[in-house]
Amino acid sequence: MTGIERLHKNERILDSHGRTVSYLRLSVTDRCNLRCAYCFSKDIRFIDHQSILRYEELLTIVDLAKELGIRKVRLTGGEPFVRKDFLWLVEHILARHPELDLRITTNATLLAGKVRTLKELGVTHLNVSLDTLDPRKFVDITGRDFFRQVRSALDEVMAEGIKLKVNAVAMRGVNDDELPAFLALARDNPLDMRFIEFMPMGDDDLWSDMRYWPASDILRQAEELAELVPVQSFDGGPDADRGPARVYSIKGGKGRLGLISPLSDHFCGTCNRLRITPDGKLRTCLFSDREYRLLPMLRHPNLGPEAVLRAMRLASTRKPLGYKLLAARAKGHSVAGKRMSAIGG
Ligand SMILES: Nc1nc2c(ncn2[C@@H]2O[C@H](COP(=O)(O)OP(=O)(O)OP(=O)(O)O)[C@@H](O)[C@H]2O)c(=O)[nH]1
Ligand SMILES: C[S@@+](CC[C@H](N)C(=O)[O-])C[C@H]1O[C@@H](n2cnc3c(N)ncnc32)[C@H](O)[C@@H]1O
Ligand code: SF4
Ligand code: SF4
Repeated sequence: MTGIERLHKNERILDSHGRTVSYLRLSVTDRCNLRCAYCFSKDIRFIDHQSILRYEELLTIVDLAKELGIRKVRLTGGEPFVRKDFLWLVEHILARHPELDLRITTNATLLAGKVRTLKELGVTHLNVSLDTLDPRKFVDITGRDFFRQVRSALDEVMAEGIKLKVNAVAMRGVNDDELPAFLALARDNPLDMRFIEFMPMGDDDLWSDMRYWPASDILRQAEELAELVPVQSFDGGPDADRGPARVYSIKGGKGRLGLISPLSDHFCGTCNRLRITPDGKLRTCLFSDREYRLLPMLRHPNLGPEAVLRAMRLASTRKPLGYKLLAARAKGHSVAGKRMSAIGG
C-alpha cells in the first residue's frame, strides 16, 4: 500500500522511504533580537504582520498535527520569546493537549524570570543556543551584548530541574578553541552540550568551507580532553522520538556531549519531522525550499482546517531525503535559499 493509499484509509502515514512523521517544528516568528553572523542576512525583510500565523491559527495547526500523529512539537523562531504574549501560546497549547511533548528552542536572552512559569505550564525541556562562553566573542557572533543574561538563564533552567540542551554551531576558527571550556560546562552541569555542524543555508555567503568543523574532528579532539562513553539512546526519549544527536556521557561528569552531523553523517533515514514557517508554509525537509502554503487554505472560507489536514497528510508522504539535496547543491551555493531564522532550524 502506498503512502497515499494509507492516507485515504486514515492509517499512520509512511513516506516512500518508510518514514513517518511524529515531530513538528513550529516557528512562531522570523524576528529576532540577535544578529548571529551565520543565520541573519544583511538585507533582511521581515514577514509582514498580516502574513504571520495568528495564535488561534497556531493552535489549530497543533490540533491538526495531533490528528496527523504528531506527539512532539518544538516552538522556535526567529526568537520565540520576542513574540508578544508568547507564554499565552505555550499555556494554551498545553491546556488543549496536556500529553503533548512541547519543547522550545531559544537564544535565552529573554528567558530569565520566565523559567518557573514555563515549568508550571508543563514545559519539561528547553534547548538554548549558545555558540561561545566568551562574553566578548558573544558580541562578535551575535552583534549584541547579552552573554550574561543567557548564562544566568542556563542556571535558572537547571535550578528548576528543566532538562537542558545547549546547542553551539560548530565553526572552525570561531569556537573550536573553546572545546575545553564547553566540555567543562558539560562536566560541571547537568546539561547536554551539543555541537551542530554548520550547514550551508540561506544566503550563499553565510557559509564557508573554511568554517566547517566536522563532528568526527570534534569527537576526536574531545576524546583527548575527556573519557567519553557513547550513550545508547540518542536523547533519552522513546525510540521514535530520538533526536538527531549522537550522545556521549563524560566520565566523572554531570552532563553529556552531543554531536549533530547533518553534513558528515546524516540522519535522514529516520527523519520524523515537519516544519512550519511563521507565515504558515509547511516544509517537509530543512534542506528543501519546496513549501506547501497552508495559511491561505486555513483562511479560505471554503477550505479551512480540513483542507489543511489533507495537505499536511499528502506532504508527509512526499518528504525528500535531505542529504541527496545537499550532495546535489552547486559548489559555493547554499542547499536551501531561505534563511534559518525564517525556518526555525
Ligand atoms: N539537517 C537537519 N538538521 C536538524 C534537524 N533537526 C535539527 N537539526 C539541527 O539541529 C539544531 C538543533 O535542533 P533543536 O532545535 O535543538 O532540536 P532537536 O535537535 O530536534 O532537539 P531534541 O528534540 O531535543 O533532540 C537545529 O537548529 C538544526 O540546526 C533535521 O531534521 N535536519
Ligand atoms: C534559527 S534558530 C531559532 C531559535 C532561536 N533563535 C535560537 O537561536 O535558538 C535555531 C537554531 O538554528 C541554528 N542555526 C542557524 N543557522 C544555522 C546553520 N547555518 N547551521 C547550523 N545551525 C544553524 C541556531 O544556532 C539555533 O541553534
Ligand atoms: S540563530 Fe537564533 S538567535 Fe541567532 S540570529 Fe538566528 S534566530 Fe536569532
Ligand atoms: S536534511 Fe531533511 S530529511 Fe534529512 S534529517 Fe534534516 S529535515 Fe530530515
